[in-house]
Amino acid sequence: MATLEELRVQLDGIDNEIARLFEERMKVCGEVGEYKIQSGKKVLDRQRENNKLADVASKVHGEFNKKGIQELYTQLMSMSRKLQYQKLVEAGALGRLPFIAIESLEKEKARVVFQGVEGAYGQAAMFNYFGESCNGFHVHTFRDAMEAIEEGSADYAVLPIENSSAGAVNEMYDLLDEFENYIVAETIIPITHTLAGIPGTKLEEVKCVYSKAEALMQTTHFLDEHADWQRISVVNTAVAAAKVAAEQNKEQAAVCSAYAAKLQGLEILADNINDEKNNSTRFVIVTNQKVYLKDANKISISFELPHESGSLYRILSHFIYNDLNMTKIESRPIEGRNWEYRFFVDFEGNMEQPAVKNALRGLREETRNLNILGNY
Ligand SMILES: C=C(O[C@@H]1C=C(C(=O)O)C=C[C@H]1O)C(=O)O
Repeated sequence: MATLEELRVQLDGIDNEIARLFEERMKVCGEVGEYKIQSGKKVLDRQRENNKLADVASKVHGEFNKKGIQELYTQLMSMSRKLQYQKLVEAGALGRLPFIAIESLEKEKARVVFQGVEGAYGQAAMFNYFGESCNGFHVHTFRDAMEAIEEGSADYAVLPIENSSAGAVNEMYDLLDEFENYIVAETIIPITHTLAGIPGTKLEEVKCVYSKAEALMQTTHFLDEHADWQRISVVNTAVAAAKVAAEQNKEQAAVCSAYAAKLQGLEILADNINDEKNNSTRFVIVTNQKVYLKDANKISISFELPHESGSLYRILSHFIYNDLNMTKIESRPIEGRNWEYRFFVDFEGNMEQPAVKNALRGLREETRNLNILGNY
């Protein structure tokens, strides 16, 4: 039997040949890329790739090798496409990327909308980003806020996208995809919930708690200690506070911020009741202009994929090969198409960077409905 040393010498010889052939193959792929730039042909030719996979599988023996060589060729062809996208980007054939870089946002003059009522966490986020003297107003729903910027009655909307303990705000993802509005910035604010009731209320008197669904989720441990309380979700924490103040009933309480409680003249019955003591929410600043701040370093995109084995894996390789650090992925069901999903990915980068352009070029061609939601 050959020794390990001898076997490794054999492998080294084989690998030298593979490496040489790899380079040769990539060189030809580069020429294919040049041809495609000239002819305007698409980089991805799925039919040709499927034929290639069938062909290479027919040339090897046994199930294990057939599957193995197909995996290998899937990677090889994906690398070949990346090389071609790179050439396309270098040749300026990028496809649409009509975002305009700007130096700063005009925070003082801007009209800003948030969802909820006075005292909502959205208002705190707005103050945090635009300053307390900003020109802000509120609307009833997230959709109303998206419409306000689409119509131009507001320049920016400040809307929650993710909470550190309850996770994504699903509705916001759907709205970002539906509207032609773009994220230009984000701001994170600490969220500290209190239980508030009309003055003089005792905890034992409470029977029903109102709040936004996410806030009820973020205070589950505290609420579970009072399992007999009915939990009712309303549109916003500050709306919950306003309702309790308006109805003046000691059986009712709201989960809201101390600020909202104070605004409504409520008394704090229990303070800092979040499960997670560092609870915070990330808000995005959305506008209808296709702009990004020059120093932006995060990109959010969405795209759709067919319900096919390996489709997400193949798409994620665009981030890996371009050395882009993906920071988040979410998926949402696509309306009317059971078991198909729209993915939302955040990754680090700026639209000016060649690696970002390469990845976006590849993603645009290989996904459905690629949407660049913003660079911020
Ligand atoms: C090289 C080409 O471009 C892509 C890459 C392929 C490959 O590496 O074999 C095959 C088809 C295309 O998706 C080509 O069109 O031939």
